[in-house]
Amino acid sequence: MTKQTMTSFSLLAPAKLNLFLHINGRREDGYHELETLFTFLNYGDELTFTLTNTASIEVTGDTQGIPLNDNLIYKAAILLQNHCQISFGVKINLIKILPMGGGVGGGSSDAASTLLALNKLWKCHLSLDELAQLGIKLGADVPVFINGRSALAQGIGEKLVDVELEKKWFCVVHPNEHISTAKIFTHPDLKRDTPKLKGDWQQQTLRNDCESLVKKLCPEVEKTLQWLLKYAPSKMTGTGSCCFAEFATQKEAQLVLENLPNTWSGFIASSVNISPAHTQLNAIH
Ligand SMILES: C[C@](O)(CO)[C@H](O)COP(=O)(O)OP(=O)(O)OC[C@H]1O[C@@H](n2ccc(N)nc2=O)[C@H](O)[C@@H]1O
Ligand SMILES: Nc1ncnc2c1ncn2[C@@H]1O[C@H](COP(=O)(O)OP(=O)(O)OP(=O)(O)O)[C@@H](O)[C@H]1O
Repeated sequence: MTKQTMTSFSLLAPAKLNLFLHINGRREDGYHELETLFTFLNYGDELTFTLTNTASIEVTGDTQGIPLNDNLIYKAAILLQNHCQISFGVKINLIKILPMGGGVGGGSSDAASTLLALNKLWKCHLSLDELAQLGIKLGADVPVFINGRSALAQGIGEKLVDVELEKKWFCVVHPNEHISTAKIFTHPDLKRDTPKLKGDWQQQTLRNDCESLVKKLCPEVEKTLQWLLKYAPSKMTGTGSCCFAEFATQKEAQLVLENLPNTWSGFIASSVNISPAHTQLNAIH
């Protein structure tokens, strides 16, 4: 990691998991009303930001063939630069660790870490609420990464109530399938009629409403869930394709990962109540 200074520093863009995901209905604009529980993992992409004196925004590293104008990192930087009328620029280098289209929110997390970092680097002084309002223009998952606390979310995922969750270890498996979030949310067979939670969510039956449809469309996800089930209850995150199981210790999670069939990839990580991006950002003076 580069030396952390006010003009050049690195931030993690952590993965998220949806510990449950209920879909309550569809709005007129096509977006869905959700209830979901977000936790962050101590694992993710690494972004390095270096201040420049010209207004240009450069993105280097593992951009995976995503055209610059479509890259959520670039879009986040332009959005903030225009919003705050900033005449500085930035060089951003990405080390991509998180699978794309895997349901762990890599693109949204990259965008959120970019907004958080540039708010500091360019001295924009926007509040987290203001950054989240900008962030939602880039994706429904961006606000939770800006807020940086494990949270119960409603609305399209932007109405957040912070929660404290017990630290767990997760084994996350990527079945090497890319699932388009838009494809799942526009599918006629998606379950979209789960009633809103009443009372304490911890006392209720919780699930991922996308899971049955994704299992049907993508048999590798079904296989992954079945495989994980040998060790612990298994779930899918977001609209897939990653699936996960939770454990009390690192050792238990590691043992599962060691048995992973080599057609899939995976990782283990612990959950954190505060996003590592926030912890790192607060340590930069
Ligand atoms: C599935 C989740 O990852 C759960 O955390 C999110 O709801 C998706 O968040 P995201 O990838 O940031 O979503 P966006 O980039 O805003 O939208 C991707 C696609 O999903 C649909 N979408 C997204 C969120 C939502 N509440 N309802 C939707 O119908 C959008 O219409 C769009 O077609
Ligand atoms: N910096 C980026 N990193 C990853 N994906 C990006 C980035 N910029 C744009 N994208 C586009 O966004 C799409 C979704 O990426 P992402 O990795 O966030 O999916 P996801 O993990 O399924 O997200 P979610 O759980 O929010 O649905 C990718 O297929 C890619 O085309």
